[in-house]
Amino acid sequence: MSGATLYDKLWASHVVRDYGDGSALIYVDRHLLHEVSTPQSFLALEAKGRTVRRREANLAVPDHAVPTTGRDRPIADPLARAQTTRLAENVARHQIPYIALDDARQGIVHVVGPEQGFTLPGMTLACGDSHTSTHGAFGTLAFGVGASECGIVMAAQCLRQRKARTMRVVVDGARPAWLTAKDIALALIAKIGANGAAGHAVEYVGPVISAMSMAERMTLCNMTIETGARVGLVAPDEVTFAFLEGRPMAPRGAMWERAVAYWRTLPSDPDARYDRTETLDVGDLAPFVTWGTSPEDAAPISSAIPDPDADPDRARGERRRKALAYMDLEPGTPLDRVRIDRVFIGSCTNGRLDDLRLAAGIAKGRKVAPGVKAIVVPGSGLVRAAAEREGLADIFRAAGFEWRDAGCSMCVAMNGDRLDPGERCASTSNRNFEGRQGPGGRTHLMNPAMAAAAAIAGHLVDVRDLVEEPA
Ligand SMILES: CC(C)[C@H](C(=O)O)[C@@H](O)C(=O)O
Ligand code: SF4
Repeated sequence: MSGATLYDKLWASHVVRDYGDGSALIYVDRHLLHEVSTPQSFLALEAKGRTVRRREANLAVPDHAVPTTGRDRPIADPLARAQTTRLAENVARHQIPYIALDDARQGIVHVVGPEQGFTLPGMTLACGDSHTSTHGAFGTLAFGVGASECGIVMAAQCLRQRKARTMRVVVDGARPAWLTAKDIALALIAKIGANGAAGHAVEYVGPVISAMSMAERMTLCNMTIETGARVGLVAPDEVTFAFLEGRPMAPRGAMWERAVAYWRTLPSDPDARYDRTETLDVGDLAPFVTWGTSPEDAAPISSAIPDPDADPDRARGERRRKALAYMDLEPGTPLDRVRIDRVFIGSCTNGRLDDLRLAAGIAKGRKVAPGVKAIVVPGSGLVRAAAEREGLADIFRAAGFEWRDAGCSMCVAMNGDRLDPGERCASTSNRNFEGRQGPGGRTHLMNPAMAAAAAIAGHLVDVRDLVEEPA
């Protein structure tokens, strides 16, 4: 095959049946399950008298509703308890591999999959969760699906999908210190809009991407869903292989060698044709923060809140006027003057060890501002343990941050960790929708160093004003 993109190759190698109308029956290699989106999937599966076709192709873990404190006690919230118990019962009945709440490996599906080597290049991976795009960082064709589709995947190991158009995002320029993958994602969304890549599979290419760690690539692919695209991809390379080698579920020995040889054939051909190309020069970008209620309402921390009345796009201006009213913010206010009440460091966007290292680097030897409540929620139990081993937990605690157990937590506020109405939060998560972190709560998205800096300053702040040394 020549002229093929990474996406074309992943797609072509999984077509079971082409319907000739732009859609095909696709083989699904891997399926991740969490407690919130799967109860109906199991009901649908069982109602039709179907069974799970390939048990070992599945991996389940509770993450959304689980408490991040008091894990030694039963879950207090009845809905959260019911969902978590239900998942345990469902997977036991169908003998699906399961990481229980008290397992050291428990965490957010999108952190656990890669960590275990369950996510592998060249594969297709589905999960009843929009941020499944995260796994595309490995050159995996990963996409979020609905609850009923999860039932189909379990029964048939296949799913009918529509082939997306391809979009190449070239990221180049000399990356400034403290400019993270999160900032690059927010800058892209601000540029193309929250629906800007709808219908496309995005592939990130260019020198900035090649130089990124797997954690950064995952952050970028995670946020891709906020551009409207369901798929975000980075071609597998030496960084990918080094990350995966030796992971519990990754192939070993001769199988590893064969797998790597195959994975090396996956990158887009030099003459690959994309339906669309966008270029982002990161050379003079500053860290980004959001000020509104869509991830596209993002701007450099050095700027001021834009005036919706001056927006050339009238519909967007109207939406942004409402967003500013919800956020209780005035146009023209410098972003670094916005005071905050809460800080959340975590989520499948920025809850990995590298993220916690960045945040701890800022927290070290400093104190959370009086009146600010800050929590750090590792993306998984293994991230938490590693962070404890290298002293990050002590740094956070000494600075006045709460150190929690792993889960989605205040990213989506389904587990009791939430903002009170009117509270304002600096958050490393991926969505700033109305009420996302609790009814009436106000969310500002940013990178982990920026969130830690906001905790210290008590307001949004350019992390570079707090530190001299490079990241
Ligand atoms: C609850 C779940 C299905 C949801 C998703 O689909 O993404 C959540 O993870 C989110 O981030 O909004
Ligand atoms: S951390 Fe947030 S974005 Fe990620 S899966 Fe959980 S709720 Fe969804």
